[in-house]
Amino acid sequence: MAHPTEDLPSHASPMISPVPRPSAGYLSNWSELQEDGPGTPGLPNNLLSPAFTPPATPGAATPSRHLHAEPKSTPVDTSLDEPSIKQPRLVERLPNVECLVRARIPTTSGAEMFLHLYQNDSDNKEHLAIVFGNNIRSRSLDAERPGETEMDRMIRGAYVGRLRPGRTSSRIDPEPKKRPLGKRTRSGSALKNVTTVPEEAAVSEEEEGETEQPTAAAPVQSPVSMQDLERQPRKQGETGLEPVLESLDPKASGKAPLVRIHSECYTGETAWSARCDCGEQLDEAARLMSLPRSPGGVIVYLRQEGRGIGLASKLKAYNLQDLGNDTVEANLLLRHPADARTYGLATAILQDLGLGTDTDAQKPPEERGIRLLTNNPDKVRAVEGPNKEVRVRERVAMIPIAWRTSGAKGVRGAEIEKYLETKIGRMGHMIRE
Ligand SMILES: Nc1nc2c(ncn2[C@@H]2O[C@H](COP(=O)(O)OP(=O)(O)OP(=O)(O)O)[C@@H](O)[C@H]2O)c(=O)[nH]1
Repeated sequence: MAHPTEDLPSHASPMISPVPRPSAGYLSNWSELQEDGPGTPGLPNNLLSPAFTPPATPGAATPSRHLHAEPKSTPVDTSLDEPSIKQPRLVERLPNVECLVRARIPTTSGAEMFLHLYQNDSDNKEHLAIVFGNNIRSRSLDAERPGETEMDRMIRGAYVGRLRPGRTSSRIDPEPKKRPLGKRTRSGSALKNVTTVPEEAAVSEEEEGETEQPTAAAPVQSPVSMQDLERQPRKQGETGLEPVLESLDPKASGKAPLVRIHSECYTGETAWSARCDCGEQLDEAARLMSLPRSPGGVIVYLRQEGRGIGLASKLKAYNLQDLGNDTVEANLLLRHPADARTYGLATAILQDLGLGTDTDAQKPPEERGIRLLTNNPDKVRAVEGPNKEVRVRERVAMIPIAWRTSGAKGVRGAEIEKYLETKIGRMGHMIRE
């Protein structure tokens, strides 16, 4: 049997002179990130002007030739793809997914997100969705479960507004912010708003200059025990959360939500590795989704460690890389595909979060579809699903921070340079707008 390397094209990475390695610069506060132009003292020219010609975004016009400081969207319409274009491996049917639990997580950057944990019928891993913004809801989480109490619903995160001590209803947030009785707001009746506006939104309205009358202190609610709530019957005819899900998020900006499909990378996200840009990409996606005028977004965090080959094989691949192979060759030497990932779970999770084409008709045209943060052309096509269950309307390139900023920010070093070159040169990634 032929040795797997015999079929490999010869490896010809250009010589790269190492640059000073920053001290985990990309872990610094998101807000410190200043976009200060493409000039990056100390970086070799081959990274600033890659010798490779990245392929075009699927279905899009030729990408711009210049690297801008800010990542820009490229319109996408995969129905325009030439039939000759290599298609990614698509799952035959989307897996069934169910969100088991959701919880609010305040983050070290100050932004809040809702972490959603999913189960599915195709593997037994805990895939996640990190949701920014209040308008993106999981249908499977919000659906009624037989026999459950209001406390059950709140504990698994199927509530609107905010939890606070003494809260008894998953559907009605009792005291988001006191409004003068009868005061009408831009979105309708005061009552409707009380049920839906989370604290964060109410504060923003105040900042926008709405006059607010002083109100009496909120009545102190007596603590309700777990047992009280478990005994509390659900009212006849109460269904899900639909009646109170009015969109009032002041962040909504008439744009489609940002989405990042992120594959697990223990080394890059947790163990400070400068071999890849995974940690930086996760941080950057979260930063973009929490910007003040962002319409919100979702990071679907898939448990596909090492491009789907698992951590043990990825570590072997690192040793093969230290022996002179690039990331693709190392995978093949280990008898794995260069990329073993699929994206059906991501498509199904996006559908569950109301970002699929099945809900597009209910949205204004400019908010339909998703804006996908990626450089990977296969991901753009694959996440749309076997029957175009999701529509990628724009791709937003993830330009490495070191390419966009001066100083020590971003992942730097010989390994990351080779990693990025391999992605561009051998995997067709489009690391420019
Ligand atoms: N097999 C292998 N996997 C790696 C290596 N370095 C990082 N990874 C994994 O690669 C995955 C991230 O994929 P990337 O190729 O960096 O990026 P991508 O997700 O395809 O594309 P983007 O959306 O543009 O980030 C994560 O699962 C990492 O664990 C490596 O050297 N070998």
